[in-house]
Amino acid sequence: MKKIVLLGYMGCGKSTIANNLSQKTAISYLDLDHFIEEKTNLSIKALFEKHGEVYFRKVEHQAFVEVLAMPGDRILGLGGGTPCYANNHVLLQQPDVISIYLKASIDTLFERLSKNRSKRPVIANLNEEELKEFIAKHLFDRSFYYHQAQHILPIDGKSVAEIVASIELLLA
Ligand SMILES: Nc1ncnc2c1ncn2[C@@H]1O[C@H](COP(=O)(O)OP(=O)(O)OP(=O)(O)O)[C@@H](O)[C@H]1O
Ligand SMILES: O=C(O)C1=C[C@@H](O)[C@@H](O)[C@H](O)C1
Ligand SMILES: [Mg+2]
Repeated sequence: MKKIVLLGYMGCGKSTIANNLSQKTAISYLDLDHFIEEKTNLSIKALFEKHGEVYFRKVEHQAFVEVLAMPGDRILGLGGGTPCYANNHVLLQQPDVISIYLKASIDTLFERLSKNRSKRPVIANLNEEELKEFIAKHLFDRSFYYHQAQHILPIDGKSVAEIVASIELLLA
């Protein structure tokens, strides 16, 4: 009953990689943000707007606990902030959890996130200049939690296929 948990900053590729890994391994995939959206019947953006971040983090923690307790093998893509709140990083240490940090540089994240900010409430209101500074600081703040993962996988300059192949090697 293993849970393959992908974590990392917004835009590092959690959803993309989890989806592809799921197709290659035939292990079903669950995206924590989508799970929360279905559970609450609200988009992440609406959840932040209506109830605020503190409420979102509570719901996120409950959802994470619930998903980890589900029977069967599963690939789980976390939200960008999941390991950094409510002691969620401790849950990464459970014996049936294989956790992988998709580690991207500030430049890679900036390039990807500057294109698509509106659905990501944490960065939606920042301009280009503010965004780079924000990512640098935020990544530094979150780094401790991301590094609680069992495996650290640098992803800069790697194709989706290469990253998925590296993860398959880790799982072998
Ligand atoms: N290895 C890769 N090479 C190039 N582009 C990639 C790669 N992986 C993901 N991308 C692109 O980067 C963007 C962000 O990817 P994705 O949405 O999977 O990230 P995420 O970690 O799930 O982000 P979020 O935390 O916001 O949900 C997408 O446009 C995706 O197509
Ligand atoms: O990095 C974050 O704090 C977030 C990332 C997204 O995946 C969502 O979980 C939400 O927008 C918060
Ligand atoms: Mg995602």
